Amino acid sequence: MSFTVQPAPVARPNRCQLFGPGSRPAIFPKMAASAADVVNLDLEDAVAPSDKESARANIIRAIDEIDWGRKTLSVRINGLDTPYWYRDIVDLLEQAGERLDLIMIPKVGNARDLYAVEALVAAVEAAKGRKKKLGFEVIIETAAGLAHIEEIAAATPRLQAMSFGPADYAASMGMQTTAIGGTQPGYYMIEDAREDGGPRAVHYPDPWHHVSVAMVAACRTHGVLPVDGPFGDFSDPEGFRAQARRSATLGMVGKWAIHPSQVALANEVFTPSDAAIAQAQRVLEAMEAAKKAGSGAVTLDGKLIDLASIRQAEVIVKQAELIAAG
Ligand SMILES: CC(C)(COP(=O)(O)OP(=O)(O)OC[C@H]1O[C@@H](n2cnc3c(N)ncnc32)[C@H](O)[C@@H]1OP(=O)(O)O)[C@@H](O)C(=O)NCCC(=O)NCCSC(=O)C[C@H](O)C(=O)O
Ligand SMILES: [Mg+2]
Repeated sequence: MSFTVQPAPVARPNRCQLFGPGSRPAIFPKMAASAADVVNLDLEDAVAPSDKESARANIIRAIDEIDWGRKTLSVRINGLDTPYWYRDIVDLLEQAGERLDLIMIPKVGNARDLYAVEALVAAVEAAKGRKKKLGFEVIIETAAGLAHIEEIAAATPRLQAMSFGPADYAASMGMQTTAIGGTQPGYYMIEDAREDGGPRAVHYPDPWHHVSVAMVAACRTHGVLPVDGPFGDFSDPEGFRAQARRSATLGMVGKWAIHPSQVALANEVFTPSDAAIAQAQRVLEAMEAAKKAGSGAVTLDGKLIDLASIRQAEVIVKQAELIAAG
């Protein structure tokens, strides 16, 4: 380990973030009643420009009137390149109560973006005498966001979570796709031509791999929760599961749902299974026995385990404990 200890992120479950447009208040109670850990009421891209003001008013009312239970309640504000974002913050903090936990800042490009938002948030909080400090979450969904990902992760102690936004990211990077997440038909590897002239195997690598790993590294370095973003085809549960499993394997803690049918899928993937927990506990027990016997490395099921295996197993056990407590 470095002398700089890796900070722990906020201890709360974040397996699924369910999104809904601020212009559809009829679904807010359904979002509150869902099994998502986080609810994101949207003022940004799911709301038409003509509806921005009414959506803001809907959300302000709903923050106080709806019983959100133990969910983390977040509002996605408009981007800093729009005329809406400052009014989103001012109205939310002046008119809504303290039930609001987070604001999500989209299309963050560098740490200065968060500095500007924090300056405004801190001023309104002080002016209104708000006791609860608002937390932040951001979306990495531009080339600049990826290029400056570490300074963004380190920008402010208010930052609790960082999500990936594949749709805007694809647009910003000039990628040739209109799909939101998932494997892409044009992004494949093909086996060399075979001598027997037979059909060549095709593999579809993960086009989001690099940004996902960059996000996880930046988040883990600075104690921020890394979260996978939307999977647009909500009639493809297997596609969602595959994308979510890749993200979970890389270290992300959860994924967005843009339709209620995706909530159970995200919860399933990001809740450690009983088998995974049992295996992690076996590793810990085997290493405890090894410690007593004065060994640092032993064999379990014909495979090496050592002191690093303890840290790996603890990730799973702690995640399960966090979810059970949440
Ligand atoms: C995608 C939707 C527009 C679909 O809505 P709808 O046509 O109403 O779906 P269904 O008829 O299948 O709905 C079945 C029931 O579920 C309720 N419902 C629908 N959506 C939600 C929801 N989000 N939360 C809770 N409940 C919901 C319906 O009312 C039906 O209920 P009932 O009649 O009682 O059975 C819609 O789901 C939707 O708007 N989803 C969210 C879209 C959104 O927020 N998008 C923004 C995030 S993604 C993004 O921005 C991209 C990202 O930034 C990037 O760059 O990648
Ligand atoms: Mg986006």
